Amino acid sequence: MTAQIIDGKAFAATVREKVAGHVARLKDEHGITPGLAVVLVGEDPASQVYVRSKGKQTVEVGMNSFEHKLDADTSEKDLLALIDKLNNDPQVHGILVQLPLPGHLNEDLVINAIDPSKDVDGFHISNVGLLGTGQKSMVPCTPLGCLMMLRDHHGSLSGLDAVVIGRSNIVGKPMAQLLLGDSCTVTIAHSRTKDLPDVVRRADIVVAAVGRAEMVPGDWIKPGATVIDVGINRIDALEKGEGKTRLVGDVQFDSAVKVAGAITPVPGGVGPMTIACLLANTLTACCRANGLVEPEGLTA
Ligand SMILES: NC(=O)C1=CN([C@@H]2O[C@H](COP(=O)(O)OP(=O)(O)OC[C@H]3O[C@@H](n4cnc5c(N)ncnc54)[C@H](OP(=O)(O)O)[C@@H]3O)[C@@H](O)[C@H]2O)C=CC1
Ligand SMILES: Nc1nc(=O)c2c([nH]1)NC[C@@H]1CN(c3ccc(C(=O)N[C@@H](CCC(=O)O)C(=O)O)cc3)C=[N+]21
Ligand SMILES: [Mg+2]
Repeated sequence: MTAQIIDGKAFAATVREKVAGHVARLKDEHGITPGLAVVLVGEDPASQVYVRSKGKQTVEVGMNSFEHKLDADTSEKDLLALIDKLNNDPQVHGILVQLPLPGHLNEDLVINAIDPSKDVDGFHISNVGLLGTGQKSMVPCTPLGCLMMLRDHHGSLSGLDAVVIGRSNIVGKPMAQLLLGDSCTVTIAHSRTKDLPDVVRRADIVVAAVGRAEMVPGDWIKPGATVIDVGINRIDALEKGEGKTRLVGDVQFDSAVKVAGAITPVPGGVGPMTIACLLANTLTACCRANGLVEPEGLTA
């Protein structure tokens, strides 16, 4: 038996098509074009790749894309001034500040300076609090993308045992909140968890968000379980010759695919869904800002 491959790339394309349809209608009926501002501080090459593909896909769904590239040594004051300007710009409905920030910048301070209604990452403390109390909020893109794939695969998640490996504010914790919201029994594992293999073996749903290449082997997976691999790890591809790298997840795909019921690949799984959900959140923020009914099926 081999697992069903959950095609995040194809799923993301259908999400973007839906978003594009709503964007066209907003323009047509209301003369409104949703706009997304992405702020990148410094020259991190991986971040530049993400920012470029975000900008490209933003334009493809018919939205305005505003890119702000700041020097690595930008002061906190200047960054906060830019955020203030974007907060007050009616053309901007979503603001994303690419993380991590250079060490001299206080990430919490910067994130919490974003107008929560424009916080399309869902990282502002007020959005975190709204999500945690089950109120309408901006939902973090990566966990939202994972939830969409899980709902699509399972229908109902009610009563399933879910294990989230990783407790970061941007993936693990909000993922656990969303699974709890869908009535899973949720365990959050982390670097201090005892007997991690046994904890993972209990799970009907495993979400791996650790950042360690191929850390989860197939023999940790309960037969038939659904595996969502969030990890993006660039490793040397020895078999492909010197100097080349390839992307792998936090799950050892080749062994896990033989045991799992369904699994997301890396690349082509969670990553494309993250960007699609960012566009969906920008659309949602734009509808809310203009007092319009927000589209269904694009948020949690
Ligand atoms: N596909 C996508 O769209 C996205 C992918 N990512 C990727 O997801 C991964 C996780 O990202 P992020 O949440 O930001 O990472 P962080 O580094 O912020 O968090 C990693 C978590 O994994 C835990 N951990 C570390 N080592 C172990 C271990 N040996 N056993 C169990 N738990 C462990 C840490 O535990 P502790 O808290 O105890 O230190 C921590 O909670 C990365 O590969 C990142 O690149 C991230 C965002 C989006
Ligand atoms: N404020 C903020 N919000 C984020 O959402 C955020 C961030 N900062 N910092 C960095 C992480 C990482 N992240 C990814 C998005 C898309 C892919 C993606 O599309 N990946 C492709 C492959 C890309 C490649 O080939 O490099 C895939 O998995 O198929 C990956 C990772 C968002 N992040
Ligand atoms: Mg920092």
